[in-house]
Amino acid sequence: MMREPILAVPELALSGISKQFGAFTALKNIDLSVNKGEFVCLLGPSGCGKTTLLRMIAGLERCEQGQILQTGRDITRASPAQRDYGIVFQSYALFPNLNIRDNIAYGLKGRQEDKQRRVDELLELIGLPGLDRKYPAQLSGGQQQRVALARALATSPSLLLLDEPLSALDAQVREHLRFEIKALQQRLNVTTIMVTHDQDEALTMADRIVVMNHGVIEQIGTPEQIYQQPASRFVADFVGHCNWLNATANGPRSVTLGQAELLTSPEQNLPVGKPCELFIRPEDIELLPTWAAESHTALGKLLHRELIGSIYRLRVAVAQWGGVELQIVATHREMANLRIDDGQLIPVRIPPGRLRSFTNGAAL
Ligand SMILES: Nc1ncnc2c1ncn2[C@@H]1O[C@H](COP(=O)(O)OP(=O)(O)OP(=O)(O)O)[C@@H](O)[C@H]1O
Repeated sequence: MMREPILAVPELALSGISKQFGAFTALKNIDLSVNKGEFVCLLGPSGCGKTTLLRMIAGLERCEQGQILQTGRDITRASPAQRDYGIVFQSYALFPNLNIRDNIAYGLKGRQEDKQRRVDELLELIGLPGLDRKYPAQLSGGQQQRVALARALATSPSLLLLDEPLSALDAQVREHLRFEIKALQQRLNVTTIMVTHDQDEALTMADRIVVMNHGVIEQIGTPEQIYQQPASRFVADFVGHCNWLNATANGPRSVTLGQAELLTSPEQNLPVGKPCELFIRPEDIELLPTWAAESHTALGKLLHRELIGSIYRLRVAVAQWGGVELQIVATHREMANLRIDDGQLIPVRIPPGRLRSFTNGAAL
């Protein structure tokens, strides 16, 4: 006998969420489903509505349109206290007059010994045992955010909400904490939604990224999908770097760029005879050690190089491709092998499978 598959109820299901602030529409018809144990990042530029969405999930912002279900329970109109979550804000938001132990224990109920035990467990969990008698001002920013995390997790909520928790910290602490938060989240298997405007943070931490722009969701996908198959020009530009090439389609998957004919990735369906805009990531363009006149290759002139730690970012002008200035990424080893100076010519190649377009507005 055929059985219906048992579909797990999502930990959180948002449907048709919209939000107006007076005449201003901050969110438009948001649908999002988050599974148990998932780490989801809401990513987008300032003002795109990500914090508003997180605050609506927390019940800190009224939801007048749409529905919010937590494990199937309708919490659309529930007060924050009636919902089951812990939250960490950007600024540490610890009570300055309470020591670390009392800060973490703040939301805990029950017997004193149980609370003590739970706080000890949490201090161990965040790697700060022994600091319980200190006051927030005596801790570094990174330590304070770890305490805020312990406080949010104290009651073992089924949902952890993080509102730009790392953005006030310096770069080194931020990178370290990224890793720690992710490891802790996986260990506890706590469903987590984090707001960030930092693409690296989203790419390194999230199981799925929700890219938002002007109150709408542009794309939902794994970090690889978002980076490798962006669904719109906005996503392609916001996550990672892009070269944009103005060409004319001479076939559904071929274009004329300057004096050259180039093939694009196989899944394209370009508007034949019309102008179209193509994109390629800087790291997808190849630098060749020797020149051979082949299709998809041309000689470019190195205009400028910039060392960015482990890589070089190059600017290369290609006359044969209509004078387009390409941004190309090269490793130290490549640069050492190529032995090229600014102003010199270098063979470059565009692999056909890497050239894509959003012309027609479709995700290709
Ligand atoms: N209480 C409010 N009243 C009026 N407008 C608001 C209110 N809260 C947010 N907004 C507006 O809604 C838009 C979305 O704000 P939101 O804080 O959600 O953006 P964000 O993507 O989190 O950006 P940021 O990272 O800058 O906080 C902004 O234009 C903001 O000015």
